[in-house]
Amino acid sequence: MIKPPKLRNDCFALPPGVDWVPMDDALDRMRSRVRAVVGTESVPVDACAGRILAEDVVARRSNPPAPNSAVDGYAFAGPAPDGPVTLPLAEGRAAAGVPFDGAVPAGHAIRILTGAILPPGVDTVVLQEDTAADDRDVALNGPLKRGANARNAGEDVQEGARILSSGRRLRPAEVALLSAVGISEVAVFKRLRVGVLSNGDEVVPPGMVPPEAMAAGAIYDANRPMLLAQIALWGFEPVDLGVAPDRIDGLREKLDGANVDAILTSGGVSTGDEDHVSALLRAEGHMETWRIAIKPGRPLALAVWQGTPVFGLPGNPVAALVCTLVFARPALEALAGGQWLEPQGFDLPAGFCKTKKPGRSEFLRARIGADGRVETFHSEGSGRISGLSWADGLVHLDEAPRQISPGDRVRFLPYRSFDG
Ligand SMILES: Nc1nc2c(c(=O)[nH]1)N[C@H]1C(S)=C(S)[C@@H](COP(=O)(O)OP(=O)(O)OC[C@H]3O[C@@H](n4cnc5c(N)ncnc54)[C@H](O)[C@@H]3O)O[C@H]1N2
Ligand code: MOO
Repeated sequence: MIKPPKLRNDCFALPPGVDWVPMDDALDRMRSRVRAVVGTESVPVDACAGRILAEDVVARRSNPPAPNSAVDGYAFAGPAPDGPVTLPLAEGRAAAGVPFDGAVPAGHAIRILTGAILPPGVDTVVLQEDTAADDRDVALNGPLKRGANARNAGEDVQEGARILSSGRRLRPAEVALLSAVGISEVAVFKRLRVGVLSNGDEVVPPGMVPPEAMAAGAIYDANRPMLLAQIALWGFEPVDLGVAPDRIDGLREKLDGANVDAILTSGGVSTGDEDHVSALLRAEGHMETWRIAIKPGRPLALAVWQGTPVFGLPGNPVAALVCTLVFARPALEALAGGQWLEPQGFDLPAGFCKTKKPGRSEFLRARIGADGRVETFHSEGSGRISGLSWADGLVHLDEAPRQISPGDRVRFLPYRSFDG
């Protein structure tokens, strides 16, 4: 007679004898292996935002290029002593883009506007509002330190200084920096092409069949549109690989024809009879069966298909997104030539209670409530897509057991912290 095991009813219970990889170890292992897999191209600076720099950049010009005034006012040779001072005005003025032609005679002041180069002979500027002036003189009350309201040449960036390093994601701030120091073109990594594939005979592309005509058991594909959108938001090139049927040869065909730099597939990685993704990757795709101690998302398959990294994500949409954020996100950035990304989290007071079991990392759909506390979605069900949308991020609980009460501090990772 066959003898059943003791009921545990917890698919996250750690089977005895199985070697579970803690989440951080899995990330460290991945980090040590992934390298840039894309070539480079040159792009104009006004089109480089969102791209990843493929070279170190050196300033071609200082910022500011010359000493200049930070305010509208009058420039003179500082300092000004304590008390009233009256200075004769030199003829003419210095304006941004129209420098004063000549030197300011000793003991004189000159009218100057914000951004104007400080003419030879002056180094200090008094704010217009702090002066009284007529055609001949300007009067002010000291003291004013030498150099007040003036900006030194190169005080921000020196010509020849390395301003940005290869691997840097370029944001609007970097566009300004590059522009200011005379860079008009930069070498960037070509966009990483990321293929997204769904698996399962039950999965129907949205828009193909109206709800009233859907077969019993059929579901709309939520993962592929979600992951394609996420890939695009991260600045990679999304490639729609469609839906693979529950047949090994159908899946093989999809993978063979993908022509991408990395693949995200969802579904078919657990241990069920139809879980042909892990079966195929194990047989032909150098799969590493990483049993990562994480909830949701334990069945994560990491493989290499003919040289292309494949992230075999769980089918449940919540687990698919969590695994994408936690594992695929940093790896994709590194494959794309960027730096390994670690999400910036915040320790905030909990607005919920939870008993957390030891031995696995957990991610809960969460958002910050009006009282500044972190609330979690009412269900941890991994198919509850509405909770992904309800949330603004995830609470991360590490492997340690915890008894969380309202007010205890928990780690909140906004979705945006995965953007890099
Ligand atoms: N006996 C066990 N069963 C399961 C275990 C386990 O440990 N023992 N783990 C569960 C967990 S956790 C997960 S996650 C899933 C992972 O399974 P698969 O990756 O093989 O995914 P599927 O079985 O194909 O699908 C799971 C679920 O997700 C739905 N799904 C799949 N693809 C999509 C899609 N593109 N869009 C929307 N929804 C999708 C699918 O219909 C299923 O409901 O295994 C558990 N089982
Ligand atoms: O890992 Mo499963 O996705 O929790 O539901």
